[in-house]
Amino acid sequence: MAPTNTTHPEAHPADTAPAQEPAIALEGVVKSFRSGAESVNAVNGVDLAIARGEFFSLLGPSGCGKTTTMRMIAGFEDPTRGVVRLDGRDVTGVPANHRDVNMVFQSYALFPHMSVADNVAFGLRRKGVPKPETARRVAEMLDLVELGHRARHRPSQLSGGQQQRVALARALVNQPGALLLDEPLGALDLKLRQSMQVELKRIQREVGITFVYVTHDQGEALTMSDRIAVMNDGAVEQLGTPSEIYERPASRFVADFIGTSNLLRGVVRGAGADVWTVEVGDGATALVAELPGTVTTGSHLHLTVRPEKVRIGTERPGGDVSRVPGTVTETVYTGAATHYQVDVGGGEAITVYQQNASGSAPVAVRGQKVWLSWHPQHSYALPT
Ligand SMILES: Nc1ncnc2c1ncn2[C@@H]1O[C@H](COP(=O)(O)OP(=O)(O)OP(=O)(O)O)[C@@H](O)[C@H]1O
Repeated sequence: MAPTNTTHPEAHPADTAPAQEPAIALEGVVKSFRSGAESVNAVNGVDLAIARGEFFSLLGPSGCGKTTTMRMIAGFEDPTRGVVRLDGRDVTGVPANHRDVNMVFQSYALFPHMSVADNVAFGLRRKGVPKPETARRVAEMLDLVELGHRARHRPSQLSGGQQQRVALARALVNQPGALLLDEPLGALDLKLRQSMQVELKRIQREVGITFVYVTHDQGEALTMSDRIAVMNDGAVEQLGTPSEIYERPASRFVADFIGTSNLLRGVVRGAGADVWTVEVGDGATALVAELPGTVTTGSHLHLTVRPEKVRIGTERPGGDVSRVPGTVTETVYTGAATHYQVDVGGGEAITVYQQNASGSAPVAVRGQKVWLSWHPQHSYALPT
């Protein structure tokens, strides 16, 4: 008889090892606030599992509940219902100072009378970490944020971006399990913000700590994140990698909130070999590679297609593509690209972004009749 308690010789260690706990998990989390006689759900049933070492963003418009979600992870708010876990441990109700997380805010909150190095050392000194170790860790952190040469300066002698890097060094020096960042770049001008986005991503990669980043800026979230939770009205509307969220928005809200998207009303006319045909605009035919299972001939739906996926030209395009005629109503030169607004009939318009190759003339001018085309796999159906 075969022994019963031996591991199968061909089993891979990953098959038998327990799955790693997420660094942060929210399970059915609800947060209500009283507003006069009413109670408002700022967060309305959020489930999330954030992996260790992940750069995770909570993205959404003002008031969608991102900050409240983050404050519950930090322990500054208690959920009305649901559970918060850090490394698998239920920390619901555990105060902020007993959680292994740190937070960075938009306002740097540095001590103005202390040097940069003393600001970073502050937490370690309070914990009684020996002086030589404190000095070593502070120097390491200042090198990481490329401010080693500013260690003796006061915060007021630094630029906004440098002050934010000191705040980051201070939050990372005690090696928290996770770092929570609430719109930390919001006070910086656009150019600085863009270079800090690259910096933040590099720093996160180097330290390998889980980052949870709150922002209403979709460009920022797309640039830095491993995964993004798009929030709307207290709930997670879509969870995915930046390219999943951008290329395959799951709802009209996400399609609209992330970048620019064309949303066209359409009626399903039938199925071809690999594609469905959908009537859009003024009787034109769009091809869609996949439709939701519930859709049949005659169903009404919305199609989404990104402006940079649409080709514009004056000749009728051939091949298996969506083909929609229209009239140019607006052209906008933006340097790297030209944007066209095209009336396609039926009360619908399509925006097209065309890269400006060197020296190329505009494809069309205002009032010109044009053909728009795109590949079936570049448009998706969304519920009406
Ligand atoms: N302490 C509070 N008391 C009452 N209502 C609150 C409280 N904190 C937040 N809210 C409400 O909860 C909702 C979500 O707020 P939250 O700050 O989480 O949104 P947000 O997505 O972070 O917005 P923003 O980007 O503007 O900070 C809002 O309607 C807000 O007014």
